[in-house]
This record gives sequence, C-alpha cells and structure tokens, in this order.
Amino acid sequence: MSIFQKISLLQFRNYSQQSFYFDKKIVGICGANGTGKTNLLDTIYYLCFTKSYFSKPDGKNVMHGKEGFRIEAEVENIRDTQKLTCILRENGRKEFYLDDEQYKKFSDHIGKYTCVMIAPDDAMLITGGSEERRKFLDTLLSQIYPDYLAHLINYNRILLQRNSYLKNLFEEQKTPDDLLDVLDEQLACVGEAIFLKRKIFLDTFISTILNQYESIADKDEGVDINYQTQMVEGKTMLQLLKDYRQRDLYLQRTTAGIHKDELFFSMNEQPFKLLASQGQRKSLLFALKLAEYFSIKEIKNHAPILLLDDVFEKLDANRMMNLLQKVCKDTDTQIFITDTHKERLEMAFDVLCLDYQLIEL
Ligand SMILES: Nc1ncnc2c1ncn2[C@@H]1O[C@H](COP(=O)(O)OP(=O)(O)OP(=O)(O)O)[C@@H](O)[C@H]1O
Repeated sequence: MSIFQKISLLQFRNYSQQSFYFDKKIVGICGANGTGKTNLLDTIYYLCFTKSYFSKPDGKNVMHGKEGFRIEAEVENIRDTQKLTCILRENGRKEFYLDDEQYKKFSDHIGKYTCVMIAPDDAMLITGGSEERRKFLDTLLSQIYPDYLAHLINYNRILLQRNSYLKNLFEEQKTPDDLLDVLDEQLACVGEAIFLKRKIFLDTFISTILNQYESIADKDEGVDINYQTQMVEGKTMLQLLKDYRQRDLYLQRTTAGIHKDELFFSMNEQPFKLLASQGQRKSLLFALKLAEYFSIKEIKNHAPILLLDDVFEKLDANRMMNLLQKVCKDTDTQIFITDTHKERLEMAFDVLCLDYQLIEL
C-alpha cells in the first residue's frame, strides 16, 4: 500500500509554490471551478506515469510566464517512505527521480506506483477511434507487466523504422531489399508477444468489464465487447506482414499488425457508440475504469491509487454512492476525489461512514 503524504508543487500550472499534506486514505479536494483541483490530481498521475494525463507536451504544464516546473511527493509504503520528483528544466529537459536517484529511462518507473484516473473527458474512450481504446489497454497492461511496456516501446520504434523505409522505397522508386525482411521479422517478434499478452489478459478482463457494467446498470442491457485483431485463425504476424506487403509498399505505411487491434463495444449487436444513451455511455466508461482498478488490484495484489475527478457531475446520487461504496469501503489504497460542492462530498463520505480528509482550495 502506498500513501501520498506530501506533495509540493513549484510553477506547475496554476500553482506558483504550494505544498499539500495528506494523512488519510480518502482525500476529498473541493473548490470552485478553476481553482486547481484537476491540476492537483494530475500531479499525482504525473508522479505515477512520469507524464500528464491531460497535457501532452510537458511544457504546457509550466505556469504561464515561468520556465520549468518541479513536483515532488513523499510516499509512505509498507516498508519505507520514498520521494518522487519530476523536474522540467528551463531548457525543456525532463528529469525523474526515485529518492535521489535519477531514472535513465522513464519507463522503468511505470508500474511502481499504479494509478487509475477517472476524468470528465474520458468519454472519448467510448466515442473516439480505436486508438483511444488501444491506449487505455496499453496503459493498463504497462502498469501490470513491465515487459509489456518494453515490447510496446520496441514495437513502436520498429514500426516507425518500417514506415519510413516504405516511404523511402516509394519516393526513390526502389524495390525492397533484405532490410524489409529483417524489419518484418523484428516487428513480428514483438508484435506476437504483445498480441499474446493482450489476448490472455482480455479473456478475463472483458468479463470483468461486463460484470461491472451490469452491476452499475442494474440489469443486462445486451452489452458485449470483442477483441478485434487481424491475427486470426492462427495467422502469425509475419504472415500478416507478408500478406499486406504489396499494399504497404503502395500506401507507404504498415497497414496490418497489432497496432490496428480494436476493443469493439456493442449493444444488442449494434455498435455501442451509435446506440447507447448518455447514461449507458457513462455506465460503460465507469465499468471500464472500475475493471481497470480491480484488475490491477487482483494481479498486483494491491489496489492502484484512484483519482476521481468531478465524478459527482457525471453520475446521479445513487450511482455515485454505489461507486464510492465499491472503491472506498475497506480500501487498501488512497483515493482522491474532487468536487465543487464541499457539502456533497462530506455528505457522501458521512453516509458511508468513511474516515476522510478534506482539502479546500
Ligand atoms: N500552464 C498554466 N499556467 C497557469 N495557469 C494554468 C496553466 N494551465 C492551467 N492553468 C489554470 O489552472 C486552472 C484550472 O485548473 P483545474 O482544471 O485544475 O481547475 P478545477 O478546480 O479542476 O476546475 P473545474 O472545477 O472547473 O474542473 C485554470 O484557471 C487555468 O487557467
């Protein structure tokens, strides 16, 4: 179990210089719109993932008019207390430290502190393109299995190389030489490893999502989830690359492989995003996130830190209490929940008899 005890921010978004102290597992963060509730949650995400949940270029997180930021936390674990530090230097260089030791690769930190964020803009996970769901799945698997992340980084690197080679062949009107075979073999090798991990994991993960959905919706609404992949009927990825080679040469990019996998949501055999109501979309979104939370908890033997941003605005009171009850009761992790209404948070925590701390911004 890991408990964030202190977080210090310097020039991070709207925080010039501020420290926060936490002494409970359940932390409510309240304040009016724009006071920095989401920003504070995002620092925790940053310290778990070495990057923001929201803003892609790190520089976007620097307080306007300043150069560089620093976020730091003291985290109490079962055996020790660790210090996590993320620094964005004035020259744009990012550094990440565990205690005072600097990571050579940020990816080495992923999975040390697991975390699940539920935020208002997550709707894209349901309504957006397949890359949103792949990203969700990849983030989840990377937190659980360090080798998965290593394979993924490798796959993306080789994919880039293969694509630029294809483009080059096309532009220079050349025929492919042995290099394409070598790249195919390398890509297929890591691709197979990723595919296998996804397939085995999804066998149980999909049932977990569907169970969560049913318990949120309180009935069977005919929702189903399918792992769609081109690696069907025992086809190897090497074979797949060979089958699509002519097409790839023409289109100058790799059009087949595990980077095309999809997690397809349906309702009564129709695409979920076309048929589902707003409420059903929210239910599926929460089901996905709860399944993520419970899967990490089961496989890693401890629950991830849970960051619930503005969820009261997303769910009705009943569903909200249901959600809090599921995750807050007997929790073995720390849960941060933001809300604009202090009274609403207090009431929910009191009804569930939770021991909590409130931070007012
Ligand atoms: N790089 C930045 N520099 C300075 N301020 C920033 C920066 N990025 C964001 N902000 C400010 O942070 C504030 C938003 O913070 P945040 O989204 O955390 O608020 P919030 O309390 O979660 O609001 P809401 O309740 O509306 O979701 C805004 O006022 C925004 O202008």
